[in-house]
Amino acid sequence: MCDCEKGNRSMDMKTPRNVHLSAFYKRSFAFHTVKNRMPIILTNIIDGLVRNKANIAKEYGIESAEELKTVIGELSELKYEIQTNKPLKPLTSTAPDARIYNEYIAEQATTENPPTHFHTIWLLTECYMYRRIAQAFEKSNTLKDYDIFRESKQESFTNSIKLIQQMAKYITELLSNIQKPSKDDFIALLKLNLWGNKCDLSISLGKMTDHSTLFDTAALDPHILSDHSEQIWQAVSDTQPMSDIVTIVFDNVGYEVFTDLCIADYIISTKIAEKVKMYVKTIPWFISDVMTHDLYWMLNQMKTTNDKYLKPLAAKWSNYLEDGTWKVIESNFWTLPFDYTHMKKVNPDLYNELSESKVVFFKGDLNYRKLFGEKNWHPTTSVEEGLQGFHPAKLAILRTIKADIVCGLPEGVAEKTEGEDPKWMEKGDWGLIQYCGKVEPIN
Ligand SMILES: O=P(O)(O)OC[C@@]1(O)O[C@H](CO)[C@@H](O)[C@@H]1O
Ligand SMILES: [Mn+2]
Repeated sequence: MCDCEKGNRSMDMKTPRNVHLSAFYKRSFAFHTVKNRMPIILTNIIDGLVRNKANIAKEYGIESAEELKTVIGELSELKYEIQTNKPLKPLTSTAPDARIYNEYIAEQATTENPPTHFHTIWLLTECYMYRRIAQAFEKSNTLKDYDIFRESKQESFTNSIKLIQQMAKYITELLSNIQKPSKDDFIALLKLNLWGNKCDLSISLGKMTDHSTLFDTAALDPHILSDHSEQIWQAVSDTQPMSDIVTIVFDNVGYEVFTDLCIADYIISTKIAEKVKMYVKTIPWFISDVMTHDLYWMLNQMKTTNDKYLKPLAAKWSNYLEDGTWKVIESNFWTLPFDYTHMKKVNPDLYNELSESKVVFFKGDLNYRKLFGEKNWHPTTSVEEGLQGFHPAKLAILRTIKADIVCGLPEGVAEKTEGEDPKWMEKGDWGLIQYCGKVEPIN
């Protein structure tokens, strides 16, 4: 009987959350994810490959058919290992990040037991699953570059096209004849950007969901549980810039990344900064996370529509990318299983790169879990304390709550929200716009 079933809330804040010990007085979302959600995601992937095998053979050549069978076998094996709580098998990939995963997995072993899917850190087993999925394709010859989530990510864009067209009209009109940035405009964009994070295929297990209401942010304001928008505005509009760069660590494709590019355009057009750096993933990740090819696919879609707002935006944004005003940067750090207290040691260059920014925007729930160490904080723990020394630059954190970890809430807000919505930490219906102004470069 694991703790989460004994009905006690073991508020262990020192160590990252073990799935089976995850500290909520009800079955934790971590436990539900490993027990139910992850196997469903794998089943959906396998079913999709079986359904698409003819198209895949057409696109990748008839010899890919044999390799596809091997991939399906590997994914079925992974699903079996998760469902039967087997130890996390070392990655066999020769890619540099595989060694880092394997060393970290080995570090989790106790004298009696190796880490298993239910008896290890939730963040580790969930990241590991996506890295194993990538490995299954990476090992093949013909399917090495196959993006298992490509169709879902493209559908996420087409499924949100009405919202995207609304946003395109809004940003075009906002930026026409604009001189300087305004607090109200910027905060309105922050809120539009926050709610864009509800568009997340991992939480919906790959299903397309209706997000038509996301544009009406005024109606959603009561669902923002912590709002540091003013402080973020102060930080970005600071005219004594330590730097002329703003960084965005992306999360999901579709409407979310479209709102990211709208904020990035506002930042450039109003001269808040001269450059925007955008970090993307290097492998297919949590179903909807942005990779470089997803960004360029979206720009191409925008160019080929007849929408009078999307077309010119696509031209302007492509120019930003070509002339270096916007820089898309790939780093495999974002697809490692580490929370961000590990960055200084594991990738000091990345930590230093982030510290070159005036402000770094972190988007989404997985980034939130990594920022706050995948730990069971008391919800009123301050953002600064929860970051545990991760202060490469001023941080702006925008996240709809989809996992049971939260910091920086005013007294009583967690209890009140729990009373209103027992699933407030699982569905992305409640949001946070949080800020930390402390800056601590690597000494
Ligand atoms: O980072 P995102 O896209 O906002 O959310 C990632 C997510 O869907 O995956 C995990 C649960 O499987 C949670 O962190 C969250 O629900
Ligand atoms: Mn995501």
